[in-house]
Order: sequence, then structure tokens, then C-alpha cells
Amino acid sequence: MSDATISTDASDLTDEAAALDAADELRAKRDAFTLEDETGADTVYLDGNSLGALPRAVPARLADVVAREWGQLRIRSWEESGWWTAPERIGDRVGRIVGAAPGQVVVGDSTSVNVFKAVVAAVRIAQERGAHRDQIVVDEATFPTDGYIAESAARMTGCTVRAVAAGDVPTAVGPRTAVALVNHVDYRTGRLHDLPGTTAAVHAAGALAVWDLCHSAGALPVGLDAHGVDLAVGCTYKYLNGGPGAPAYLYVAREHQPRFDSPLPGWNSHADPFGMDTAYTPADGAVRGRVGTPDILSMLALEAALEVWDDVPIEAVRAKSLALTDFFLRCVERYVPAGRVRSVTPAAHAERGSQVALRCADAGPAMAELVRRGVVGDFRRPDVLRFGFTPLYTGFAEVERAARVLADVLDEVG
Ligand SMILES: Cc1ncc(COP(=O)(O)O)c(C=O)c1O
Ligand SMILES: Nc1c(O)cccc1C(=O)C[C@H](N)C(=O)O
Repeated sequence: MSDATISTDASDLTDEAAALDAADELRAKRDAFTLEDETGADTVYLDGNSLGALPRAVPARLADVVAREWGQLRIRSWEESGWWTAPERIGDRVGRIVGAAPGQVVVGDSTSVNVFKAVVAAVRIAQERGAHRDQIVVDEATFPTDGYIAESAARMTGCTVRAVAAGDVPTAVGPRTAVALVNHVDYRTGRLHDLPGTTAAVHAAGALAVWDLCHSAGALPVGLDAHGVDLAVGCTYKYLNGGPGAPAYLYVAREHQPRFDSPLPGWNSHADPFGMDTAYTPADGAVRGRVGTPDILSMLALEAALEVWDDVPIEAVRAKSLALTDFFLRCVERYVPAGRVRSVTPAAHAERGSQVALRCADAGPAMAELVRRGVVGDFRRPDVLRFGFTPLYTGFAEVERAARVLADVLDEVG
């Protein structure tokens, strides 16, 4: 839709957006991404909290991996091209973004599989401290996969699952808690949970904290080491822009590594994988979190995608993220008639991730129409419009335009 068809008086907010874009210290980073769509239309992409945009460095790197490393070097690439050690090497790159010193993050498998490894291994560590620890506390609004896997992990380890609101985890944990599994940012509401305070309370109860960082990594400082997190997992296809199905990661704090007893002890985590020993001897360090052969093409695409972060302070990302979501909320308030939408994302900065979720009637058809008009967010049933803001490539003028188009769409739909 052309701007000329939009009637809402917007002049001061468009001026403000232009000024914010001009002052944006991350603005140049946008050029590192492909954001044009196939028609050449300028889409406002606000779905980087589901699938991040393509970093421009990736296609050429992948072409080289396929044509040269695989095509010409073939088997030699496991060593000569650094394929074998890619999970740890790329894990360290992810670690820099989530506040983990080298040697504690390994990349591979899906988030779901890493939740399984982390929760079972954490229960085993907790039960070494006391066999009576038979409860896994899970945040009740969790992304479903975490809940399903926690249930299965509980059955395997003789535990039961107790689901509580994430904010109640600090008071719910006690002498029977083995592990608390919490999402750092809620995928539906965008609420940021208190990682330092919750982790401290879980520790005070003698239990271990496992965090799912899918919606916070690359959007805000996580500080895994600084806050004493025990284990953490996350995906790399959202704010880390690793690509569809990009490998996930597992953080095992150094202090737990000697006792990390993986429920999936594959040959890649063996101390001497090519010894082909029938007996399992775990490797030292983060390598213990590996399972089988890594998916090299996806993994090296991720490595190229992460180069974008080399000179980016995560604090600058957080500052811009909050400015973007603040500005979007103000534009929505100005343009959308009162009562038509209700933000379920907290207003307080300390409780907000990098998305805005608006509850409204007819959210499904409204999002379909928004996408048709070039504003891409997503719809979460039954009534949530989700807009994700990726500070590395989202601009303020786009945010203003998204809110204006939203107002027009809501005027026409329902
Ligand atoms: C919080 C959270 N955990 C886990 C997942 C998914 O895990 P997987 O990478 O295994 O699909 C998602 C999104 O897909 C998510 O938002
Ligand atoms: N992982 C996804 C996929 O494979 C297909 C479609 C969407 C996703 C997502 O990541 C969903 C996302 N975690 C969410 O917060 O809803």
C-alpha cells in the first residue's frame, strides 16, 4: 500500500522516526542483511523473533563450503577446513553474545534436543547432591517443546513436573527441587523474566537453573557467567540470524562440566572418538554436550552469520531494542483507536524482551492482511499479533510505517 492512501496524521512521528534513524549507531548494520523481497517491494520485516533475515555474507560462504571444502577437499575438510571442531569454535562465538567465557558453549542439534540433554544432566547433578530431589519446576507459559521434554525427562529420572508462573519460580523451589527450567523471554507476550534473581533463588534452594534463551540471545545481554547460570540452551535462527533450522546451542557452566552426564552420549562427545572404543569415556569440557556428526552446512552458515556481531556491543543492541519497542508502542497508541488492541508486553523496560505482542479481536485475519500490505509479523492463536524487533536491521521509519498500516488494517478488518 502506498503511504498516500494512509490518512492518519503522522507528521511528527515520521519526523521523529527520521531523527531516530539518523542518530542510530547500529544503522550501518542493516546493509549486512538481505531485506528485499522477491517483488522488490519494501517489506517491513518484524518476524526476526521467528526467523532472522539472511546475512549477506552467508551465500558466498556456503557456496565455498559446498564447492571447495566439500566438492574438492572432501574428507580432508574435517581437519583442514576445521569441520570437526566447528561446534566448539562456533559455540565460543555464541558464548560472547550471551556472556559465556570460551569453552562452555557447544553448537549442535535442535533446541528441543538440547533441552533434553540439559534437563536430564541437571537432574543427575542435583540428585548426586540429594536423591530426594525429585521435582522439575517448569515455567507454566513455556514454549511447548520445553514442557513436553521436561515431562519426558521427569519420567526418565523419577521426577514429577511442577508448572508455575515464571515469576513464582523463586518461591516455588524448595528442598525437593532438582531443576528449574525457565524461558528468559516469553515467546508469546515478550515478557523478560528475572534471570539473575531467579537463578539466585534456585541456587538458594540447592537446585540448578536451566534457561531457554531462544528469545533473548542476540536481543539483550544475558550474562550467563556473571549470573551463575548452570545450564542454558537456545536456537540460532531468531536474533542470531543463523538460518532456517540452524543448529542450536548448549551452555554448561565450567563448574558443572566434570559432572555433566549426558543422556545422549554419542561418539562425538567421547574423549577419543576415533579410538572407536566400545566403552564410553566422556571428553572434557563443552565437547561433552555433543552427540553425533554435526550438520556442517547449517553450522558453517551460522558461523558466517555470526560475523556480523564482531564489532557489536550487546548493550547497544539492547538500547536500540528498547527504543524500537517504545516507539512502536507510542505509534500504536497514537494511530490505533483506543481499546482496539491491548499490549500484553510489559511496559517496564526491565520486563520487556525485543517484541511487542498485541491482543486483539480478529488477530488472524488482521495479520494476514498486514503481511499482504508488506508488514510481516506473526499471529499466535488465539488472539495475539506478534511483532519482533531486530536491532541490527530494523529502522524507526519502518516501525512507524508498521503502526500506521496496522491502524488501517484494524479499521478495515472486523
Ligand atoms: C522458547 C523456545 N524454545 C524452543 C523453541 C523451538 O525449539 P526447536 O529449535 O527445537 O524447534 C522455540 C521456537 O521454535 C522457542 O521459542
Ligand atoms: N522454529 C520455527 C519453525 O521451524 C517454523 C516456524 C516457526 C518457528 C519458530 O521459531 C516459532 C517461534 N519459536 C515462536 O516463538 O513462535
